[in-house]
Amino acid sequence: MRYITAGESHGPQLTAIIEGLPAQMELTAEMINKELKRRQGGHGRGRRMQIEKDRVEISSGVRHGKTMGSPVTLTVVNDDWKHWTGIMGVEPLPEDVNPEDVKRQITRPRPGHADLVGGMKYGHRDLRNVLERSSARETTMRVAIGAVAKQFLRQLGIETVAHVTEIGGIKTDPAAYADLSIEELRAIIEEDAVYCADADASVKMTAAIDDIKKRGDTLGGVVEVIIEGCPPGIGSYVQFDRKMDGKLAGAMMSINAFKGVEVGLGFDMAKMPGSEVHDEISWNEELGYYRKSNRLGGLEGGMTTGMPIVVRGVMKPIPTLYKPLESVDIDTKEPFVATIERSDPCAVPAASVVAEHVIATEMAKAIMEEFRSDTMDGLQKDIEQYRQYVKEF
Ligand SMILES: Cc1cc2nc3c(=O)[nH]c(=O)nc-3n(C[C@H](O)[C@H](O)[C@H](O)COP(=O)(O)O)c2cc1C
Ligand SMILES: C=C(O[C@@H]1CC(C(=O)O)=C[C@@H](OP(=O)(O)O)[C@H]1O)C(=O)O
Repeated sequence: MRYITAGESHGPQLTAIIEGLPAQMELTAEMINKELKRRQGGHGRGRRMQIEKDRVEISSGVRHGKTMGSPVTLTVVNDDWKHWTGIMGVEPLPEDVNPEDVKRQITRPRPGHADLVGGMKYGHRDLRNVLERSSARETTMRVAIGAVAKQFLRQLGIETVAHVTEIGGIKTDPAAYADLSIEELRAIIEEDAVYCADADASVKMTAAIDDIKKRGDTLGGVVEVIIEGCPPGIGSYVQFDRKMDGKLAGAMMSINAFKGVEVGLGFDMAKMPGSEVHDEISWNEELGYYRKSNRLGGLEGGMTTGMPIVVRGVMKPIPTLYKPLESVDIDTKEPFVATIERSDPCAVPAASVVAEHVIATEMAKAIMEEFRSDTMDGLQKDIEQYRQYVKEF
């Protein structure tokens, strides 16, 4: 499977093309829309999300609710586009419009964004040409692709969920959700204001977001993605670029504003002895090989072990602040202090949805690379056979 996204934040629409999906897989726009709606939610988002009502249109690759094996095209219209047609027009400007009025809008790069270096790299003196594509609006399409991937994984008995474990230094207590099934975890998160599974922490996180918003500042946090039901042996130790942990880390770090990744106990491993980190191996007839603990987060030697995969990512606080930071105008070279119209004070809950989807996409892609995946039922049979083989190994 391969995919590509296109589209500017305030352009007419966002597009994704996915190629390599098996035929005969159930897929409807509704399955994708449910996830797009979750990405738009979560306490702490700014005014843009009140304008957009993200809904996908499937315009190729699916017929009567099933994939055909041909490329799937997904589009989401930007409702905000109607306010930006002059500034973001694709056609050359009419002669009576002064290009300086519409094109040279942004000469003041925002610290923490792609603006300055993107401008240098592509030779844009109107930094709008950078920010339109570097915006996290693009994550809409990565959630749409991930929703397709999740649907693929679900049909193989593999489930993915993500939840928020920290915002602005307020952490969840893992005991609050340690015994929950993935379905129970999902049900709690979907009802929670900040997509968090610890009710006490959620109240505190929500208050922290309100407080930071009043102060014109922003907050980051940590999200955790869990994949359950994945068979052992996805990924490989034989070549560096086939390692599954590397691929998942790359996917997590590809999300706007994500600055770190950990697997299982992650950075805490630095302070622990090996005997408290590694997971002993057991076998019984019902489960086959399993681990009594899962401190390595379901990955060993660049391969899935069959235990739940646990990957966390840290999101920095949103860089556009109402309490602005100092920068330099690229035309005058004079320092200035930026003013802004709108921004998200905290997008960690929304980003947890993005994380869930990019990780699911990477896992779906790896499975399609490991098994013959022209038809969904053929793949289902092969995976079932493989699960039996590894159980008895
Ligand atoms: C869901 C989501 C929403 C975001 N919303 C905003 C926002 O409203 N304002 C902003 O300045 N940055 C926002 N960001 C972060 C920027 O897109 C990101 O910091 C910027 O593109 C620079 O990339 P980098 O932080 O990865 O270096 C958001 C990120 C995500 C994942
Ligand atoms: C549009 C989305 O997020 C946007 C991501 C974003 C940024 O700089 O990354 C800036 C804001 O956009 P705008 O400049 O239009 O207010 C966010 O709303 C979205 O998530 O769909």
